[in-house]
Amino acid sequence: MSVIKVHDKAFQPYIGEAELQQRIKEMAEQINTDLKGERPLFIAILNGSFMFAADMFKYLTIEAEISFIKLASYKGMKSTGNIIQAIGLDEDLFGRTVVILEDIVDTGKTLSQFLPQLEHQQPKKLIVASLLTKPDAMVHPIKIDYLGFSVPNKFLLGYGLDYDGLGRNLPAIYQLVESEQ
Ligand SMILES: O=P(O)(O)OC[C@H]1O[C@H](OP(=O)(O)OP(=O)(O)O)[C@H](O)[C@@H]1O
Ligand code: HPA
Repeated sequence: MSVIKVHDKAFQPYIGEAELQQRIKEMAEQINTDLKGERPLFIAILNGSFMFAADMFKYLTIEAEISFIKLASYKGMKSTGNIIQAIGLDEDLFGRTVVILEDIVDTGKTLSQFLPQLEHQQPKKLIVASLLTKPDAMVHPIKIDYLGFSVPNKFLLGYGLDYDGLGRNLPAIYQLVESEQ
């Protein structure tokens, strides 16, 4: 792998395809052990998680369901911040074991707003599986039950993660090359 250019920025190889697949397989094996017999419902948050969700799901050997949702953000009538709304979540979560699949938990803002909405439906368990997290960027602490990689606070690209719409199709993860000024 070598440095690539996307739009105006350069990205260098960071996590290779084989290492990614190996780690996702290990995560799935742990989930196979922990959630056997629970018929969990996996909820993948689009767009970024589509590759991680597909690969993770292929490594699962337990009975499991999967659903894909998109989070839309809109301005509340009175509130100052944005409110997140899930589009495409048709399943009833009451009493279910639910596993959220994220490609990355960065500041934690997305899940800090979304998880309480899911808790409201009273699932039996609400579990978070994320391929990546940036501890130094975390503003809203999120408990990640299954984590692939803890990474530095640098912009990443590939394997579902985009830079201005591009780069999601890369099978490995790249890191922004910060230009010296
Ligand atoms: O922890 P946070 O700082 O909230 O960041 C994490 C979120 O950011 C990315 O989604 P994004 O909003 O970029 O949308 P996308 O998946 O469609 O690219 C990622 O897929 C997470 O959902
Ligand atoms: O590092 C990142 N890269 C791409 N998309 C993202 N969304 C949150 N963090 C990132």
